[in-house]
Amino acid sequence: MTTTTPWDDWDHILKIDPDKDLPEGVTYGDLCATGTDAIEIGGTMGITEEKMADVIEACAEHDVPLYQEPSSPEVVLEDDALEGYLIPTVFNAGSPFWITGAHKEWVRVDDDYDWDRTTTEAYIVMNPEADVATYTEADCDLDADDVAAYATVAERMFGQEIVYLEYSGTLGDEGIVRAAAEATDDATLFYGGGIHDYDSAYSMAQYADVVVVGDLAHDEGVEAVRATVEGASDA
Ligand SMILES: CC(C)=CCC/C(C)=C/CC/C(C)=C/CC/C(C)=C/COP(=O)(O)OP(=O)(O)O
Ligand SMILES: O=P(O)(O)OC[C@@H](O)CO
Ligand SMILES: [Mg+2]
Repeated sequence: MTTTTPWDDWDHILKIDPDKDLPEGVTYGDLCATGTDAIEIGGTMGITEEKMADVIEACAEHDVPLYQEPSSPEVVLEDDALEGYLIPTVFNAGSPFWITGAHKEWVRVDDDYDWDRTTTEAYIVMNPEADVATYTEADCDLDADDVAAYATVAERMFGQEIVYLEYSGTLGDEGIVRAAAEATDDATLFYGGGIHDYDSAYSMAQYADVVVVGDLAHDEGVEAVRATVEGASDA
């Protein structure tokens, strides 16, 4: 049986980008077997329904919970193999479209929501070089106090269950991750960005509840991902 907030028990998420290849000889099954607690399928650029569906199908037969993380309403897929939907909302986006606008459009055109399986992730986007920062015109010029305040607003004022500190592509500032951790109480803090080995996973997982590993799976493969699972669970 699944609980309503299974991420409370997670240490590690593997984020698979349907637009990126896997290293030679690596299968989705291998990645599912790294010991990660869950797989999130998503990416910012070049995501199509077809690519999404292929990855879901390839992961579905393996024993790890699968979540879709759509970057736009168009790529949301209804699929029984999915445990649920983690829908980003970017708290420091430059345009309200990425805070509530895309969500409004989604709800306007669809009429068959599975709210029990849908949860938002309150993103704070920190790396101005990342596609996600350009895409959402995020204001990444934030210090530890700003980040802590956003995290508090997300948790206390907007009732967010998940706060996601996103450094996509680069390893974050430990002091800032710590500030976000101290600011969150009930919410689960996800950290993602630049985790590439045991030590980087361990250092971020000291503060974050869950670490998210992305590009490493596409660039390095299974052993590297497995080391991050160990780092996250040891912390
Ligand atoms: C309302 C619905 C269904 C969707 C809207 C969802 C929103 C607000 C999306 C904004 C962008 C976002 C937060 C996407 C999530 C995935 C993500 C952060 C991927 C990683 O981004 P990068 O690492 O910058 O991109 P690439 O690795 O694809 O280059
Ligand atoms: O690709 P990396 O840098 O591991 O980032 C992971 C994830 O937070 C991206 O959304
Ligand atoms: Mg990326």
